[in-house]
Amino acid sequence: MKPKVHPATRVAVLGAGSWGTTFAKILADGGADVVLWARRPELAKEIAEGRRNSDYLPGINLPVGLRATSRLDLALAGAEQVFVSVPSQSLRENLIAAEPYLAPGAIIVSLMKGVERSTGLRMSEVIEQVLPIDPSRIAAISGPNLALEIAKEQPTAAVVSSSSLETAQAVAMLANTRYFRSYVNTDVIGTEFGGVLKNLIAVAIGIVDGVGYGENTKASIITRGLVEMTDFAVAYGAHPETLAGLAGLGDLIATCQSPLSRNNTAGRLLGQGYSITDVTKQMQQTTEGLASVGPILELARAKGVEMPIVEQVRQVLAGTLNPRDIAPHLTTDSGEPQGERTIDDGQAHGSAALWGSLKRTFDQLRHSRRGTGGN
Ligand SMILES: NC(=O)C1=CN([C@@H]2O[C@H](COP(=O)(O)OP(=O)(O)OC[C@H]3O[C@@H](n4cnc5c(N)ncnc54)[C@H](O)[C@@H]3O)[C@@H](O)[C@H]2O)C=CC1
Ligand SMILES: O=C(CO)COP(=O)(O)O
Repeated sequence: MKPKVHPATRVAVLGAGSWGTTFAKILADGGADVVLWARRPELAKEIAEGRRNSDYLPGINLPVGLRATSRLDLALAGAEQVFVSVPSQSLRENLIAAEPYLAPGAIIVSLMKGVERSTGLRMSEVIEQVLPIDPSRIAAISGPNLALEIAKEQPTAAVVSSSSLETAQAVAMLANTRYFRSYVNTDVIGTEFGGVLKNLIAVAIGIVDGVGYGENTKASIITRGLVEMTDFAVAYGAHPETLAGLAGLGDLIATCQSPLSRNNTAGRLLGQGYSITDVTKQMQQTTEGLASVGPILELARAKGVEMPIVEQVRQVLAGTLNPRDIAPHLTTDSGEPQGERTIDDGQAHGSAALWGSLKRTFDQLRHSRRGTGGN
């Protein structure tokens, strides 16, 4: 008797930039039947016929089974899971265009790391607002995931997060291949904010690099940055463990130390003295951090969270702070030298929460048998 062959799960990836194309490759290599939607017909043709996306992923051969189209209706027809990877500011308009073609019961997965500038909403919140689907069918993926490294099949991991563990697991089953491992959690707030906030710290690190300061400055900004990220995310209901995991600390390390990061690159140019107008012109690809600074500071103010690093990034972007004077880890939000908050012993809420969460993460790792849960 012939062995029973399960048909591959049909999925769609919307957005054929560096991350959308890389994620389509992950899913195809993991065995899914993937259709990648590119806005431009010539790009869809290059991917479908040449198995290349030479502008975004130079030198990468895409899997033979990966299909591509510039027609949303064809990409979405029968797709059980839809992975969205367009610039955050265009998510709303793309969802409106996609809605008529979504299969009933489809799971929608955000691959994006931004907030909507006009509303301050996270990507899963925009999805929930625009589409008539149950929130339990929405997921978000985040982690140390520099696209080009993954396209070269260098191994890494990510977190799939959904308010429904079942949904997160269904997505993680597909987003799994020999070079990409998906963990699951149910902390959507922490997972999404981790991705948004590390971009801002990476801009600060880029500025410091551009100015020519060294490793001590960067290490202290990264460390205080993680506290700032944790303070902010916890104030919005995140679990501190998430910020100590792949979607927080993991992504912070990857983005702050890699020249592949667009946020880091934009910061470096600012540190070298280019204006934000010049930087925006030079950046060929999506640089989410530049759009997130304003809304994140507004959200921080609403909860009374101090974000001295993000505040100084804003000032450099606005041209009101000389990049050489960046020393956000030495000041408070208002620019005053720190008083008791210079004590690095857990006085700050973030430090205490972070320490507790790091300890829990280590405990979890020690006790985890198969390591598929957690963050
Ligand atoms: N590149 C990376 O390493 C990673 C990126 N991400 C996130 O993925 C999201 C997408 O970023 P990338 O793929 O890196 O950007 P990208 O700049 O490489 O590609 C963006 C794609 O969206 C298209 N696009 C631009 N405006 C559009 C619109 N109005 N409607 C539809 N498509 C439009 C562009 O033509 C391009 O194909 C961002 O939120 C980013 O933070 C997340 C993890 C890793
Ligand atoms: O999110 C990323 C890596 O995890 C990509 O970072 P950039 O958007 O800065 O390139």
